[in-house]
Amino acid sequence: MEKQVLIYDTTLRDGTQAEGVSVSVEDKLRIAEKLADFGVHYIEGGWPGSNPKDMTFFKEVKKLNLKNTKITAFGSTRRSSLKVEEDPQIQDLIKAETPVITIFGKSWDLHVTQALKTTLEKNLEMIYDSISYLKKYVDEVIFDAEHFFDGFKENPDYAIEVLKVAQQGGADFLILCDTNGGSLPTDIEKAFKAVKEAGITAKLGIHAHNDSDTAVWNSIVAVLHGAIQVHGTINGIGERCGNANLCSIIPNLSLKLGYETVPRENIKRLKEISNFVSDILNMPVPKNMPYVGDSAFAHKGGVHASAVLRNPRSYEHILPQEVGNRRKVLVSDLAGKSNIIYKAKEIGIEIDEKDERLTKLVQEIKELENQGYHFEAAEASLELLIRKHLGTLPKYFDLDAYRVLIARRYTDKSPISEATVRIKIENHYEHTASLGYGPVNALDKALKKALTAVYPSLAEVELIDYKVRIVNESGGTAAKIRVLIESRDKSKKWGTVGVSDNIIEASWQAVVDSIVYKLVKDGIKPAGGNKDA
Ligand SMILES: CC(=O)SCCNC(=O)CCNC(=O)[C@H](O)C(C)(C)COP(=O)(O)OP(=O)(O)OC[C@H]1O[C@@H](n2cnc3c(N)ncnc32)[C@H](O)[C@@H]1OP(=O)(O)O
Ligand SMILES: CC(=O)C(=O)O
Repeated sequence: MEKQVLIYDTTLRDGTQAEGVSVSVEDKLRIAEKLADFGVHYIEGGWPGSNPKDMTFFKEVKKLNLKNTKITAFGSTRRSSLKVEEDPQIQDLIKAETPVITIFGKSWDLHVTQALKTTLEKNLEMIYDSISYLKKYVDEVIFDAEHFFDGFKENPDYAIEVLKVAQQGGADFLILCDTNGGSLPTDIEKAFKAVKEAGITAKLGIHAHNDSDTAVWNSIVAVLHGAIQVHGTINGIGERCGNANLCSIIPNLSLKLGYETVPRENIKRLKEISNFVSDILNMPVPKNMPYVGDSAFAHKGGVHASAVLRNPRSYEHILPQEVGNRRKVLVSDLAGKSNIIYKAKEIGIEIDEKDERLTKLVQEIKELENQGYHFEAAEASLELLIRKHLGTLPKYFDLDAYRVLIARRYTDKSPISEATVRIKIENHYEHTASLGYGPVNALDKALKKALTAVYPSLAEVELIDYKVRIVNESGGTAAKIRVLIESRDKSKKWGTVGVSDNIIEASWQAVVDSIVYKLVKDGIKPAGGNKDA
């Protein structure tokens, strides 16, 4: 049977200590429900004495069905000047009515004397009193030995004494914390060995911060040396550089080291969980985040794409679907034929590697990228280009002319943009005009106005993002301008690109690609028959 490691999620407590994170009670409840469904063993919900929001959370979370997941309330040992039963913070922990309470206590002598301004002896009493008192009210008390590894380096006897006292007090778990995140895997190994040699028999765990970029590996080393509870956060968010990232720890332990963490069948939901938390907390997941980042299985170099097509193991440490991610083959000026074959296959077109059109297409892509196009971020434009080369792009309309007027009278609050568009559909011309918030909006509206009578589904297209970049800055005013547009309809988002010396022309190209892509993706037939572009 696989050895079990208990996953203790502190996204809702230490995670919210990350700069830029602000959560409502509702956000916390939604995340708690998701994490429980994912199968973490503990969710640290917050610090009840800290603010009214956390108290409300503990009241509301009781109404949720969190299956086998235990909610824990977090706080500190009693204040040095107060008896444990008189300490309001300790009483708030009890009022949270959770089955588990986690308290942190100082295990670094420097902290005892300088942060708490008390004596080493008194700190031991605070730890013992708090744990033994709280044990009467809850099923489990978890003791976080704050700064354990720093304390162990400077005064190992005292750090170990803290653990002994916590054990005597009745703590169910002793969690060794790398609070400042400065420890390396070798420090973790040394400390865990010493703790065991000192006769500590309580169950151990690890709580690591990522200031040395080693929190994940520190946590795993701890497990290899006897920790059975691992604290961390989704996407590694947390105070300063963050906490140990559960999105790496869980697959490393389960998929690589044979431990049981969350239920095995849920590991394929890892990316979903990562995205969910990221969306709610408004903290984007870095693209290159291992396992769950959008680029974690993205192959850009032609050599990589070619090998991955033959055998994914050649450039992938696991199959992306094992963690709910997906393989991406990017097309850029570093692409070879294999990148295009893969891309074409994704859109349902089989193309032989000896097909001459393929060589021409690769050349054209490299030439266009050299002019400033960037297809990685504009997969819809790339699809249209591939289809055009392979003769599978229908011709929906001909562009005849467009004009944009931007005017501002002295009395106007902001400039007025007006676009006129003339296009040919079948055998007649449509000539439309539209006002817009800006020139691109006006062009987009005028084009849609001209087309929706014939292609009604275009009314569903929304332009949601617009990015402009100068691509050869040394060219001064003659520089090329790249416009990237993101559009969406009810079911999908897509990106298109345009490049020109002129910002309006670059925008126009991206807008037209967006409209044509919508028709292609929906399988719309061109008005008047299926003509190729
Ligand atoms: C390593 C960690 O991440 S620990 C968790 C850190 N998280 C937080 O601090 C977020 C929530 N915190 C809060 O809302 C507030 O800091 C509160 C409500 C807990 C305390 O607020 P205040 O009473 O205003 O104190 P303040 O925050 O200024 O200082 C911290 C106090 O906690 C005391 N303290 C710190 N650690 C401990 C401990 N392990 N045991 C007992 N007391 C402690 C300090 O001595 C200090 O008290 P003092 O000023 O009487 O000496
Ligand atoms: C307890 C905790 O959050 C820490 O030591 O980092």
